[in-house]
Amino acid sequence: IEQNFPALKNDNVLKAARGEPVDRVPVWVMRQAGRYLPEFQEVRKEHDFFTVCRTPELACEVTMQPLRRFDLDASIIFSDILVIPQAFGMTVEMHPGVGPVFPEPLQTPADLAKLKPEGAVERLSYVGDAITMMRHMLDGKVPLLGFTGAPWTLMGYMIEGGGSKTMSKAKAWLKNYTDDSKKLLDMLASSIVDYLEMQVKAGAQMVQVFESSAEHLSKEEFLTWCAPYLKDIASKLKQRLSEQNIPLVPMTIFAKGAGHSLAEQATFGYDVISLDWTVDPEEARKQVGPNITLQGNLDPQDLYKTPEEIRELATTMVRKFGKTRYIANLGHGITPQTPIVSMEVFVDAVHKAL
Ligand SMILES: Cc1c2[nH]c(c1CCC(=O)O)Cc1[nH]c(c(CCC(=O)O)c1C)Cc1[nH]c(c(CCC(=O)O)c1C)Cc1[nH]c(c(C)c1CCC(=O)O)C2
Repeated sequence: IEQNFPALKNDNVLKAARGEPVDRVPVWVMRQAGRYLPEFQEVRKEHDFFTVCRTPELACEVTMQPLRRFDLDASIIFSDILVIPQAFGMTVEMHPGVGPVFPEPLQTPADLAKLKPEGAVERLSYVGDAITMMRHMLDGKVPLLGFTGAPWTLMGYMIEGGGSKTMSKAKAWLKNYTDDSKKLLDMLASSIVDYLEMQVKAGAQMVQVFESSAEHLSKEEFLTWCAPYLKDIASKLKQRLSEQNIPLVPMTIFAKGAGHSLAEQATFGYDVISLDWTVDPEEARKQVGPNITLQGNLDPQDLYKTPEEIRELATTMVRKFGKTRYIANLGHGITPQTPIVSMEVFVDAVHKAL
């Protein structure tokens, strides 16, 4: 799998993830390729969301868009977490203004038999193709991140049939169909390991696992329904790569709303813990200790404030986290109406804070 990729010029994100000194505090933004960019909207006018994901040229073009505008320290391949349920045979549509819709969500455990995890990673080869193409297109400018959804978050979408304010149906599965819930979470975890392995072989230099729906669970539920699978994913991916003599890549866990379990997350086997904005930087550092990199965590809504306020908030945030083992980011994805100038100010303030 020697791909002869161009040499990396800015490796500050990887250095920060490994705990090595950086030239400057690195910064990237979740959903940095997205609807707040007019050039992204242009592509979306012509092409359906999942067509963009499945067409390497289009996925690479939108991955590149934020890097042309902003002095970012990482790129993240354009795709979505819901490509795994799709690869299992579920239909997923992206409805503008609504979000993802599954016309036929999982209703009872009998529906698990319809899922096709075998061959799923082969059906996701287009993501690998986009990653490999992107590594060449980047010409070593910044590292390329891969990503996946985590088991509980994917289970939630597959059962709710889209976004949910309460996760009432998915939570009812946890309560009423406990063994089948475990079966589904295991099935997802296993495919996630295959999928991340494929992304690393294709050229992903770091990977992030999105457990965005952790916010719906209590601490006890998080430790029961997320923790074992998140641990499994980290240990199995590392084992899988080691066995094949493939260099390990840093792994990031973003468990949104799980600030109640930072000390526990630090034992999951990830190099980086990504924080939402409800967590205080200094408190987070105390909880995770010195050997984990922290990522985050400006409130995406802060990007609707004035440039002066954004600069002040970003500077204070970076100074609280410090220059060691830190990657600046938002506490969740950037939202569609964010002014371009807010991103410019945010990135510049991070780089100038220390
Ligand atoms: C939960 C989740 C999803 N997708 C993702 C998550 C986890 C992160 C998070 O919590 O925000 C992850 C994701 N989705 C997308 C990326 C691309 C890479 C990046 O730039 O960060 C990533 C990393 C593109 C996208 N994924 C989506 C868009 C916008 C849709 C469009 O272009 O029409 C983009 C750019 C759609 C999407 N996809 C999903 C939802 C809930 C939505 C609708 C909400 C929304 O519209 O923001 C599922």
